[in-house]
Amino acid sequence: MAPIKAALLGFGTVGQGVYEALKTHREQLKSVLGEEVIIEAILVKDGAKKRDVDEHILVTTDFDEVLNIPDLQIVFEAIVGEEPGFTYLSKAIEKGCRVITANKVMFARHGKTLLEKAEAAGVSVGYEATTAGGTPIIRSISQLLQVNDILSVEAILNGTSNYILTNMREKGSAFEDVLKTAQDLGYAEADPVNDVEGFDAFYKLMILSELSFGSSPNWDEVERKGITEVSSEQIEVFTRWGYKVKHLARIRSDSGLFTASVKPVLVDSEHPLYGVEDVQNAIMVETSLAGKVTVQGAGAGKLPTASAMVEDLTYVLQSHSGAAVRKKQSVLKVDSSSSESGSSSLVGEYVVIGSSVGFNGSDDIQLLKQDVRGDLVYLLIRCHEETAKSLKANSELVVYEVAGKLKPAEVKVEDRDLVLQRVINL
Ligand SMILES: NC(=O)C1=CN([C@@H]2O[C@H](COP(=O)(O)OP(=O)(O)OC[C@H]3O[C@@H](n4cnc5c(N)ncnc54)[C@H](OP(=O)(O)O)[C@@H]3O)[C@@H](O)[C@H]2O)C=CC1
Ligand SMILES: N[C@@H](CC=O)C(=O)O
Repeated sequence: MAPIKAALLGFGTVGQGVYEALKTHREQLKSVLGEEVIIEAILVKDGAKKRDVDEHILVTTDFDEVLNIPDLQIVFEAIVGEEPGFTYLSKAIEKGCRVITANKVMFARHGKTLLEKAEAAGVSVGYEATTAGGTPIIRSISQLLQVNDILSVEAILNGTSNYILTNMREKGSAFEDVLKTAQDLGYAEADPVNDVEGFDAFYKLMILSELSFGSSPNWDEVERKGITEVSSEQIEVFTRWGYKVKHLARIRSDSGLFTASVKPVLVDSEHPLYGVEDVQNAIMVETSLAGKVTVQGAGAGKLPTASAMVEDLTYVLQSHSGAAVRKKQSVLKVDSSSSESGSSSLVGEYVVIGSSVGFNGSDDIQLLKQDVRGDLVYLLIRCHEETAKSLKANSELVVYEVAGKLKPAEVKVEDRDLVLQRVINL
C-alpha cells in the first residue's frame, strides 16, 4: 500500500515536534494506521533559514506548491495567527485533505466554519492540540462524553502562566526571568502577551465552549485578565494564608445562559486544581452522569503538543465527518456575562488589596484575615457578589476571588458594624 502523504505548515517548536514524533514513532504509527506517514513538504515564512530535514522534503514559502502535491492526504498546521492559517486549511479541505491544527487563535475564530467545510467535503479536522497541549481533552469530551450533558468547565489552560506562577511561588523567581525561561522552553506563544494577558486561555475556553455547549458567549462580555498584576509580594501573602494563585478559565451554561471568566483566582488545598503545577494544564468537566471528570497533562511544549497532533492522525484518517462529534446541547437562550452571575444572592470570599481600603456604606462585609505590607493593606473578606463587583470597579484596588467560595446568601455575614469599624480603622 502507498504511504500516507503529509505536509507540515510551520516548522517552529510545534512543527519540529511533529516532524520528530513522526520519525521516532514511525513503527507505532505504521502498526496503528497500516501505512507509513511521509512528510512531503514543509511550509515556512522565512525561506532563507536553513532547516535540518530529509533531502526529499520540499521546503517552501509558497502554499500552492504544497497543495499541488499529488495525493496529499494530511495537512498539519502549526503556524501563527488567524491568517493565513484559516485560508490554507480551507483550501486544503476543499482539496480533500484531512487537516490537523494546533492554532487556537485561528480555530477559536474559524473552527465552526472549518468543521462545516470539512463535513461538506467528507473529511475531518483534528484540533486536539489547540487546547491544553498534550492533554487529551477534546476527544475526551467529543468521544467519551457524548451522552452526558456538560454543565461546566473549570480549567488551567495556559502552561506558560502556570509555569510562571509556580516558579514565582516555589523559587521566588522574578516574573520576567521565568517568562524568559518559558520562552526558551518553547512554552510561550510567538507573542507572549497572548499568554500572560489571558488571551490564549480565553481562546481555548471558547473552543471548549463550542465543543461542550454547541455555542460560546459573546467574546466581548467574558471577563479576561492575565497574570501580569500578580506580584511576588502578593504570592508571599497568599502562601502564608494557605492559598495559591491559579489562572483559571471557567464557563458554565445554565439553560443556555453563560457565565464565563478567565483570570487569576485564589485556590485553597481543597480545590481540585490546587496541585496542578508548572507547565501542567488540567480541565475539570462537570457532567450530568459522570460527575466531575478531570484530565491533566502537559499544557505546552514541543513533544506534548506534537503528541496531540500525531494522535489526531488516527481520528482524522478513520472519521469521515468534519462535524464536532459530540451532540449539541439544546440552548434555550444564549446570553453572556462576566464572571459574576448577576445575582446579588450569592456570598463569596475575596482578597482586596489597596493602599487605603475602607468600606463605608457597604452593609455586608465580613473581615476574615488581614495583613499590611508597606503601604498596602491585604484583606480577606466575605461579602455579596454585588459588593465584590463594586470593589473591582475601583481602579485603586486589586481584587481576587477565592475559587469555590461562592455560596447562597444564607451564609451568615456576622458582626457587620464591628467589622466595618476594623476595616475602616486599618
Ligand atoms: N508552543 C506550544 O507549546 C504550542 C503552540 N501551539 C500553537 O501552535 C502554533 C505554532 O506554535 P510554535 O511552534 O510555538 O510557534 P513558532 O513561533 O515556534 O513557529 C511558528 C512557525 O510558523 C511559521 N510561520 C509563521 N507564520 C507563517 C506564515 N504566514 N506562513 C508560513 N509559515 C509561517 C514560522 O516560519 P519561520 O520558521 O520561517 O519563522 C515557524 O516555522 C501556534 O498557533 C501556537 O499557538 C499550540 C499548542 C502548544
Ligand atoms: N503558549 C501556550 C502553548 C500551548 O497552547 C501555553 O503556554 O499554554
